[in-house]
Amino acid sequence: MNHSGMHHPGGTRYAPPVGYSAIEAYGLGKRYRRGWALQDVSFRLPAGRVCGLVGPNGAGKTTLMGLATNMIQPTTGALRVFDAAPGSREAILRTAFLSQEKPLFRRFTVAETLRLGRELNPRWDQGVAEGLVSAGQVPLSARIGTLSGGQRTRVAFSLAFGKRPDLLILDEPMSDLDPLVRRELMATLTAEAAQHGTTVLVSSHMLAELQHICDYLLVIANGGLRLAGEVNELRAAHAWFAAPGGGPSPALAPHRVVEFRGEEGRQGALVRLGGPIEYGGQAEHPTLEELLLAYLRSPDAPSLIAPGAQVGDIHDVIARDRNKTVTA
Ligand SMILES: Nc1ncnc2c1ncn2[C@@H]1O[C@H](COP(=O)(O)OP(=O)(O)OP(=O)(O)O)[C@@H](O)[C@H]1O
Repeated sequence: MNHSGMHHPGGTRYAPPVGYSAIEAYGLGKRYRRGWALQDVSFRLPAGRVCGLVGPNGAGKTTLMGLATNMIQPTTGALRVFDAAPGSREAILRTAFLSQEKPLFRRFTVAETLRLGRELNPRWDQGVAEGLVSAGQVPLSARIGTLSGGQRTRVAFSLAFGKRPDLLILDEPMSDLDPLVRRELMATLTAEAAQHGTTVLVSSHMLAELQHICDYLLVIANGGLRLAGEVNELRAAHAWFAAPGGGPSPALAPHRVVEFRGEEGRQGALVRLGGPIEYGGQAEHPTLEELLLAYLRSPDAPSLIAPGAQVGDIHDVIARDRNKTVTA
């Protein structure tokens, strides 16, 4: 697939070197006292993608983001950020994280908050950060504690963008934004990502919105990875079949049914294709939203990790690390 041919608003898409990963997870697991939050998760997120991270409440999304940003340590397996450990200086400098809590100092003014961002980040872009703040008419002299929830989110966004990260991780960034601001910030996000080749990992429950911004997808449920890969590749691997009786039919035989659907919206079966579509016209590929809903409703459907999203053996990484130390 020619990724550089994908259209994004805001200009030509930067094409990172082929095969270059922003994140690689190898048998990643995290166990809390109550049990496993994430188990045996392996995938790669190629650099330059805008990746949606989707899953029900408690699925393990925040846990995965915490592992990628070195906030928590894995119980099993390993994770690499640009082929480095998440706790390494390189990974930390290249990654920005906007957490659900959006921690900001309440007594700082907006200007002081941005100044702190500038002092802490060698790649800081003051123009980008100030532009985002002023687009929302948030006064630079206002104290953080006096801002509305949405205005605070905007300041947190501007800190994350101002850092000019290569990897931007956003944990449900939209929840307290009004629909117009959501649109504006999503457009900024896609434009920035397209212009600078930033890799974005964004968790959200707003499936329709993810559909507009994502070209890559990770779906987790019950701590396990259900889907991973390019959106187009995943959509192409599935189809809707009109099933008049709402039940199994011979036409479905080579395929694997993810779910039968009889109520609102589309009627029929959403299947994972196990062969060519035999009768043209009656089957079509699902939208991203339909695909996500089907997998969220059918947590027991077998998982699908697209070839491009698969990682090799963790021992290769260990060997690579060893070589790095030897040559350094
Ligand atoms: N610090 C912790 N101690 C114990 N259990 C935890 C801790 N953090 C998360 N968990 C548990 O791990 C599981 C995954 O939580 P996580 O926050 O990663 O889910 P999520 O997908 O981000 O959910 P949501 O969509 O609700 O934000 C949940 O069962 C949660 O209760």
